[in-house]
Amino acid sequence: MESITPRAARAPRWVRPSLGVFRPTGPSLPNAFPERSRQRRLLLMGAVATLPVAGAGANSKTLAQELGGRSQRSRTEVALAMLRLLRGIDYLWLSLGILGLLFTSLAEVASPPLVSAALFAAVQGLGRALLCQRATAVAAAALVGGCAECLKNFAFNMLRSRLVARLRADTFDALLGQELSFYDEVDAGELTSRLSSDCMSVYSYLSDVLSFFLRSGAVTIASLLALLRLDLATTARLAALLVLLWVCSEWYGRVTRSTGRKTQDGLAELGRVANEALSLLRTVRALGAEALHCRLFRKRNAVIDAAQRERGLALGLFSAAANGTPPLLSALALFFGGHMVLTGQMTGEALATYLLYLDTAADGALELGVEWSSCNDALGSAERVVALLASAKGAAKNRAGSRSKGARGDICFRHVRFAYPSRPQREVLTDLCLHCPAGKTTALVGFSGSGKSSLLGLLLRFYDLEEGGGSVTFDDVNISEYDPAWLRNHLGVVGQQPRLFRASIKENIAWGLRGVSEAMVKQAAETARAAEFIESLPQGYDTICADDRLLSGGQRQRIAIARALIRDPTVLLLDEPTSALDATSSAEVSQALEQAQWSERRGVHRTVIIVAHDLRLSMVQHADKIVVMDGGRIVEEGRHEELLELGGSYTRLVRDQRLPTEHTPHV
Ligand SMILES: Nc1ncnc2c1ncn2[C@@H]1O[C@H](COP(=O)(O)OP(=O)(O)OP(=O)(O)O)[C@@H](O)[C@H]1O
Repeated sequence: MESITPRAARAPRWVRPSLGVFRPTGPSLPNAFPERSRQRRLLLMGAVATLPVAGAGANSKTLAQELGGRSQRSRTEVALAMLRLLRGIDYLWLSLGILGLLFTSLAEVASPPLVSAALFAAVQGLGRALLCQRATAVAAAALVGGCAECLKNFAFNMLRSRLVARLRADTFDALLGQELSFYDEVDAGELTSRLSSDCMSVYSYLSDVLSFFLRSGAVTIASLLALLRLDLATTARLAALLVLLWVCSEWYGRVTRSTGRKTQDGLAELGRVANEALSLLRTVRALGAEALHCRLFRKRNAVIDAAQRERGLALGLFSAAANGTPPLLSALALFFGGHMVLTGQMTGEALATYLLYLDTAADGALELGVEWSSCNDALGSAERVVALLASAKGAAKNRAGSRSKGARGDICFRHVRFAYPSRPQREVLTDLCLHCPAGKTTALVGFSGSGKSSLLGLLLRFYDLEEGGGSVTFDDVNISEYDPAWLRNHLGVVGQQPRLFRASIKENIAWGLRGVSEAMVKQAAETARAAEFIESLPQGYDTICADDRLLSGGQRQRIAIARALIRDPTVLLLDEPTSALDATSSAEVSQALEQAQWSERRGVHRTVIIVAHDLRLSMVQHADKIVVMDGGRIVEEGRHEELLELGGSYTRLVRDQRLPTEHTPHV
């Protein structure tokens, strides 16, 4: 957004006060141009220096690939995809903007001959009437240009803001709709910050292309044509310098953006290092690691410093070219043109017009170079946003599926082989077969990393199995045939460390559901054994869960159980629900879970799958089936007593927890 301010502040050249210093005497003529151009060039440099950085750095290249931009889109495709974002009234704003652009450019191109004609009417004493007439023509051009500029800026601004607001909303929808495997490959924090800067960059792209790039392009081409028409030979001689100016500004645009990206990445890293050190200050101090963190901070700081020095050097060189070349162009034009005036091959008025056009062309070349790289970067950003929107559409297609009327909750894993998409070479489940009968409790126990939670992830369709990777069925139907939302509605999940949303307890329990009555919330809280402590809070169910310290781990866990139960799920998935709790909280949660196995509303026992490390849990010991996993396989299966008799892995796990192997006391 910063880019808009300085550029929008640029008045059309014919109303800029610098024109006022234009003096009709020959020798002082060129002096007027550097002054005017300097202002413009300084604005241009300022604009570049404050441009929002497009997220197209080294990091974001990987992001582009991760975003499914693997299928590289051409720039035209991206531009067309952006155009397809237009809806209804957007076309009106676009048409008005283009109309404004057309008249702005026309007025700008018409200005030089009008100004010189007025000037020479005065210099050559052609009479007051003619002078007034020509001066009025200059004023009329300025007026038309001003009105057109106003129309253009207003219309494009309306278009931009509508488009970018829609883009942001669509991008957020797309992020929420992505497959979970997508987030295994990208850092969600980095992704969201990159995408918001990408959306900003698309905004800047639209602003640059619509407002400046097209105008600079049109005006530069028109000025060059006018120059060629005025004097072909001189223009041909000066063309090389104009091209050089364009190359310089393009190079400067590149350097500014690349150093801007380095600075932005460096600042993000700096923030991460500082944040980590300060949020873990107790640990840092206890480990005496302050010096290490200072070193890490300084290292990141040095990267930003180097980028800023590079930018400073580039700015120095560019300002030399930007300020030196146009006066040089004018001097050369005066040399050649002046000679022609002296030899009668050109009129003084034509020379003045020529110099004015030359200035316009030089400014345009400068501006075009900078805008060119800006547009390229912004197109890169737009490409990532477009890729994300397209990949979300693909993910949405995969989510279509059937819904069944009733559900029993019979679950079967058949010859499941699974590797996470981010680590395809490492199989975490190997030819695994498991039946979790409806209405029964199955406990998954085993060594860390043996794949227990991965089984739950597959059932929840956080990940889908590849062809030939076996199948997971729910009531004898492959889960890939169900609508995932319907399936998940039948699966109540309680995790290890539940996160509550920044909302009231009541809202947290009913999160994601519509038309939930207060009575239903209270009923769920009661079954989850949470009602008592919630009612003892000063604000009861209206207490805002803003601070994790407000509620103990056990209390948060019971709210999470209520959140699962309010949906009256057919299946209850418990992933180490007590592992983060102390003994007292664990006992409370354990009792709540015992109660949660029974569905009051339907009068049936739910199917329960519990992943547990704590083998003392009565839910595990009383489970209808205990499944012991190791290295992605099932190594033992049976009831508690049967497995103890076997004296294998389960007995070792029980021993490791120093539990009695017979008549284990229930928690
Ligand atoms: N999102 C993921 N991407 C890549 N690998 C993963 C992912 N989640 C888990 N893994 C790997 O899969 C393997 C099985 O993990 P899983 O969490 O299923 O085991 P677990 O038996 O539940 O372990 P624990 O009891 O320690 O929670 C581990 O090696 C783990 O590193």
